[in-house]
Amino acid sequence: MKVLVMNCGSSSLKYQLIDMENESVLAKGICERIGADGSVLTHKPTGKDKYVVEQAMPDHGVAVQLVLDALQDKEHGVIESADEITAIGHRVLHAGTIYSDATLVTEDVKKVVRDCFDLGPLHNPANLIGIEACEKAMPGKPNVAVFDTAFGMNIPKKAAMYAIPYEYYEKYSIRRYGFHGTSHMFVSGETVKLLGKEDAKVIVCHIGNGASISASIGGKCVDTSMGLTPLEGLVMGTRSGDVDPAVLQFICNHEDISVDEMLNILNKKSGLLGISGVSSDFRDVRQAAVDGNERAQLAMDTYKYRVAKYIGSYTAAMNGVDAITFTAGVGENAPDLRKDICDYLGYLGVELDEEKNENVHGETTVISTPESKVKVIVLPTNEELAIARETAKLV
Ligand SMILES: Nc1ncnc2c1ncn2[C@@H]1O[C@H](COP(=O)(O)OP(=O)(O)O)[C@@H](O)[C@H]1O
Ligand SMILES: CC(=O)OP(=O)(O)O
Ligand SMILES: [Mg+2]
Repeated sequence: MKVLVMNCGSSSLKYQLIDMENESVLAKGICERIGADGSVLTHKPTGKDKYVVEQAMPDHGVAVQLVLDALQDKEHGVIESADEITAIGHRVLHAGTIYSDATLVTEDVKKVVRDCFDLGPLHNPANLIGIEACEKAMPGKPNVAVFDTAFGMNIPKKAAMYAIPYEYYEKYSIRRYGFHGTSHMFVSGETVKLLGKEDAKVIVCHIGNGASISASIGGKCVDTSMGLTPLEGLVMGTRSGDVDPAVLQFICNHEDISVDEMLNILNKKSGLLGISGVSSDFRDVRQAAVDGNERAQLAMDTYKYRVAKYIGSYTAAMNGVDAITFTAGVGENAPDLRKDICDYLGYLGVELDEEKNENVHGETTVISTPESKVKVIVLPTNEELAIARETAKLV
């Protein structure tokens, strides 16, 4: 069975075609800068050369078609026709309380995804376009939605509640949901296996463009940093993370802008980009800081400090921690960030093996010393494999 996984983000589409017989990746790739100038598809067929297509991608529909073309390309492809694909698994951000477990896509599922556009403005529209483009290009094939909320949905109610009038929870299901669930579930599960301790207390730091942190005991989530939407929590590439809600009112009044405009600013113009004024990309901001840009340095400091604070609070939430695992684009690849965060954690008995840490870029490795009271681990996330497994289960 060959499963195609589509992970449609706000401006990108990551994909993998996986042969589920042995979970081998036949091809994977990414379309970047969708909807902007300079769109590019980078296609990596296993055992063949990388294939780069620079072509305008005004929306995710165009990107999906380019991916299907690349997969079937005479020279760079890995299948003769789309008929070889059994099912398509999609990462879907938000379906409120209606859906959180993986489900076959139906008209009703699509309606719920559409109804939740305002809860996932950067992701849900792209997710739906991805699903509809696959339905159109491969009529009759099963599409499966795997929700980013699955892992965080079952946190204890005391962690899920906002302390606002209860009627909003009852009327609108205003609560904390948490996202990046597929990643947190995968990485915390792998961490538990690596530790060989079934009831391990694990903190996973998923630090990519979007960033979030979770606390889990024995692979079961007990708290997670994103909330009703993926805006809460850590400082991210373009998202603010936690802010005092009164900041919104103050800026709206003084700048004469609407709440919608303000939320757009918090989602797309804040975070690393907002503080540094340089870029939303960790590598660019880090370079600017090294070159002496003070705001870039402040952005870096704020970004890492927020992670360290959450680690402290999640250690308290679990009354201890056995392992802290770093994952996603930044977490897997930035030794300097891992070191600076661990520098805050001496009180927990965290001892980093600095030489090991320096040399780890995306391979599963314990980077703490044998004496460290808490294991610090780098473990690459694999949202696509986890989505493919859920998809295979359902078809
Ligand atoms: N080698 C690297 N070193 C440091 N940061 C990196 C590296 N590769 C990617 N990143 C950072 O990872 C982030 C993207 O992470 P990713 O998990 O792909 O995000 P998303 O899935 O949200 O698009 C960017 O900020 C990028 O700068
Ligand atoms: C939920 C979320 O922030 O996802 P991403 O990191 O893909 O933007
Ligand atoms: Mg991601």
